[in-house]
Amino acid sequence: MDLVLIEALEVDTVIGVYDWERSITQTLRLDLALGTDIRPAAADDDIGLTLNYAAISERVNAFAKEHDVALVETFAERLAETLRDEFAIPWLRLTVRKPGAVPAAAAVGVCIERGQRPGGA
Ligand SMILES: Nc1nc2c(c(=O)[nH]1)N=C([C@H](O)[C@@H](O)CO)CN2
Repeated sequence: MDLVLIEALEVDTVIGVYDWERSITQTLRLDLALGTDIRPAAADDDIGLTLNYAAISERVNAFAKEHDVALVETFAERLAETLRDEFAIPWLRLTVRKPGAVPAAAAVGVCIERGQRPGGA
């Protein structure tokens, strides 16, 4: 399986479990690894035959603006479902980091993998 990558994508959203977090936007930093077979796109040099990382990044940004949840877990799960549905992504790994949430840590967050890896494994 090949991967299309989007790394350290920063998006602004309303997120958090505490009252003071409900009235501000915070920045999340996302890493996405999107499973696909890049050979058809490479053979024809055709953007229409692969996962367009620019289009997917725009969709992630729009998703963040549209949603308002408490947990990074919820954000990750709903975003993964949306992307897999809209872009027909068979498998993905999504890491959502919330920098600054724990001052002593560089970032905290979650990492999920969803779907079936093409070709097994
Ligand atoms: N597992 C999680 N733990 C915590 C979360 C979360 O989304 N998932 N969120 C918070 C607060 O919103 C925190 O980020 C505010 O600084 C605490 N723990």
